[in-house]
Amino acid sequence: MVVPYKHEPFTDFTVKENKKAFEEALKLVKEELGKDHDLLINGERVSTEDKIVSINPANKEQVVGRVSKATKEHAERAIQAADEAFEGWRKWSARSRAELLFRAAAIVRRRKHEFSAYLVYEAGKPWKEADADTAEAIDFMEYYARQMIELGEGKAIESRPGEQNRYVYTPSGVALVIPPWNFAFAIMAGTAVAPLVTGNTVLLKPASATPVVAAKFVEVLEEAGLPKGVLNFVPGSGAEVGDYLVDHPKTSIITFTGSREVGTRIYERAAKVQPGQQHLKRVIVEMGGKDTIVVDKDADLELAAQAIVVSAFGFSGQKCSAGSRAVILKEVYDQVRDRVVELTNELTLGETTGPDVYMGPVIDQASFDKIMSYIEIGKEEGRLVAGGEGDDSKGYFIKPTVFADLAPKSRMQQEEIFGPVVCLTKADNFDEAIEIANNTEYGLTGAVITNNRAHIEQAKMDFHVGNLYFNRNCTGAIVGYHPFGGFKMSGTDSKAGGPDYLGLHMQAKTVSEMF
Ligand SMILES: NC(=O)c1ccc[n+]([C@@H]2O[C@H](COP(=O)([O-])OP(=O)(O)OC[C@H]3O[C@@H](n4cnc5c(N)ncnc54)[C@H](O)[C@@H]3O)[C@@H](O)[C@H]2O)c1
Ligand SMILES: N[C@@H](CCC=O)C(=O)O
Repeated sequence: MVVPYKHEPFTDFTVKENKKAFEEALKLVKEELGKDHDLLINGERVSTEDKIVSINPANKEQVVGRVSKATKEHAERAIQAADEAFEGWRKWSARSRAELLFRAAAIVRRRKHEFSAYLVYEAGKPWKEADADTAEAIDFMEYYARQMIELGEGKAIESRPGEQNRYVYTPSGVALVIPPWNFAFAIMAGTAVAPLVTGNTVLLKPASATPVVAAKFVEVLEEAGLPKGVLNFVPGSGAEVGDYLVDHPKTSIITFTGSREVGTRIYERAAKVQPGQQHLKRVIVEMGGKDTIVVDKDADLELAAQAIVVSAFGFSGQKCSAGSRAVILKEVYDQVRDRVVELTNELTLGETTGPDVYMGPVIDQASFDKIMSYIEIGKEEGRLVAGGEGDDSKGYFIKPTVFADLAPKSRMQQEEIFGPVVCLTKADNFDEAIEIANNTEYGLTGAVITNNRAHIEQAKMDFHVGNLYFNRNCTGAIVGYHPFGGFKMSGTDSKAGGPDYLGLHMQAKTVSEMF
């Protein structure tokens, strides 16, 4: 019997013992920083001369780890190994594969703070965000394992006298997993274990900014008993290894999470049938967002301001779900804007090894430069009312920034900035607010703050996003509770952490026998 799924609780760092335990984990991980991490191909460690050097974005001098970098030749060996391992792995029972995930979840749970500490150093996550990232990784394993046990039985269909019919799920083959750096543990682990538990073999190509936490997770899966060749670890350049593996005729599934630019490129390339390819590739692409919080005139305005600030500045706005725009009805606009500015000015910014820092750095120089250039655009298109400054002398720090009075179609209100910047726009009425909320090419998350029941019903029908929230922030989906994925150019709406997700990694087979 498996106990019912419940999400992993978050750590309360106001409890003295928890704070101390986390400080110890930070100390322990600090001693491990700078180590080398190898590729894993067919169960064997492979070290290369050329390395991806992962650094702490809060302290550019601090090397988190040096990770071997795969070439096309390594990628080819890895895909051949995964293809061979598929024959054995696909025959494992659903239950045995699920149990492997339960074991991996238990190992991570025992080393929870250690993994979160890696996220503090490698992704610049504040404690709370790192803890939530690790909890989500555990949740994905626990949730998908249970889902697989259920799906292992197939689904009920009709039979007739003399005819026995079954409807079962079978794995597809080799899956290429390409995660982003922003949920460096949760999304990386979730998108890797979903194809594994469904019986596929995997090539994991982690994001170049956060390969160390991925290398640590690969060790956990080996410890949990994954046979050789079933998971291959091939960090490398997107342009070289990424394209090669996307195009490869033996790739069956591609599961990508990242930018619209790279996601659409992969989607297009994967559609082309290559010489020797005997199947159509299944492609999951989850991309960016330009997510809106709508504030009605009849609403709890303190809640609205809090929701805007939390959604905009959690993990420095580097979430696809980040509330980077707020559309506020004219009657309450000034009041909400002023409170948002007040709350924003109270936020703390700094190195996240300390316990009380709300916001850390952005991930790297390219992000820093991009966000700062958007801040310049914002000064032309709107009115800067908070923040606006950056400092990249030691790490990549940008103050939480608020722009007011943006036109709904301005660049600031249309393009994904992926940093600590929120833009406010005034709407004449609720219909117009929903129209503005829908007017971008994205459709990932959104929230409505209102006490008006009719408006809640209207938004349920008309606000076109994959994850719609009422009277709360628009970030922080929890596995099994808020299946996650977006509409429009936000992606294929795969709904990670939901009941339909594993099905995307399998083929349904009808078996009919006459007696
Ligand atoms: N919708 C979601 O669920 C979701 C979740 C997290 C992040 N995101 C989005 O991800 C973006 C930020 O992440 P990022 O900066 O890591 O995105 P990115 O697109 O730059 O990179 C994502 C991954 O793709 C790889 N890659 C780059 N070029 C490639 C190529 N040619 N072929 C194959 N792989 C290639 C990268 O190495 C990385 O592992 C934001 O747009 C954010 O909104 C979306
Ligand atoms: N699932 C996360 C966002 C993932 C993208 O960055 C959330 O709901 O905040």
